Amino acid sequence: AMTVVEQITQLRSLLEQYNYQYYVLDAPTVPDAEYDRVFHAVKELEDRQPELRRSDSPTQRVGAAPLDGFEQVRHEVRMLSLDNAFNEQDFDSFDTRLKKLLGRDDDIEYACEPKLDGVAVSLLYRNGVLERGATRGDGQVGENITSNVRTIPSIPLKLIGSGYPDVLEVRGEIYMPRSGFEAFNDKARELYEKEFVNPRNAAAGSLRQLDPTVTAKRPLQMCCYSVGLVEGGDLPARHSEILAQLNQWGLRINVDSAVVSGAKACMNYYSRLGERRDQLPMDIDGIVFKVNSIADQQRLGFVSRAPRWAIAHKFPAQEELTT
Ligand SMILES: Cc1ccc2cc(C(N)=O)cc(O)c2n1
Repeated sequence: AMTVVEQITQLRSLLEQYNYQYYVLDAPTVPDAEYDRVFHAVKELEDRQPELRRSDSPTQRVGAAPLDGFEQVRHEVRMLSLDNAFNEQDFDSFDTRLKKLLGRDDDIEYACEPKLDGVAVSLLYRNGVLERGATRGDGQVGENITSNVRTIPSIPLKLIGSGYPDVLEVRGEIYMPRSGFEAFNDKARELYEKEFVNPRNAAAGSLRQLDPTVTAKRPLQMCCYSVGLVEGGDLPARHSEILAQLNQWGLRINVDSAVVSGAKACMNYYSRLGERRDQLPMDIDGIVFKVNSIADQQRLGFVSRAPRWAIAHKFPAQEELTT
């Protein structure tokens, strides 16, 4: 027979797989009732023997005590903002300038993804365990919102698989899917409580809560888009491969991410996503194009605060939906 420790360890890893399939891959393999059964089995064992409880157990997402305030966090690697392109001409000159700087005239390979309209966040994993979550702030100093990010199911409390660096800082966007936003506002209206104006404000407001049990009730998601500090390990040579690797380690990436070569293919991707914009599950305000080769990114470096190797091609501002 299994010892209690073997039993609880097996049940926890089963729960982590269910979490990953449901919240990160959008591909659950068991009905919710099975998930609940295993969750309560782990909870039961931990309640009966509290010394078995671990901070990275799937049952430990919602802390109890509200904070008095948010501590400050200094980002060892600055969190970048993005330069904007507002039309095809801007993008073409971005692409032309890069070719000149890289001394080449063949097509540049770009990693493309929707620019989610949410709140940028930094997640620091040490030996695969989530140690700290922080807002972008001014890029250099942000706020420690670890207790709030822990409540977001698509953010793993510990990485899965193996081969991740000792220290891995993941950057991503926390957002509220439109369906969750509308459901939240319907409820708020019913209870004569404050409604949010848009999903971005709803995500920002939910992360600013000092009480994590409030954040835990908000339908937040996180999609990662790059890495920051990396120590004790190395990552693939292309941005798209880094994202794929992060996905295997348990982090959510955007299903519409793609790799294309040359400015024309980028504009094609931009138009296609633009046509689907209103059908996407979340608000986006443009497309982010990044030079896919990490070596070329390093060659190109940054201009002031924004990287030379990336640009956000914005969509026209949507007239505010009159509710
Ligand atoms: C470098 C950088 C900075 C901010 C970003 C923001 C988003 C976003 N809002 O989805 C996506 C990215 O790939 C980003 N990349």
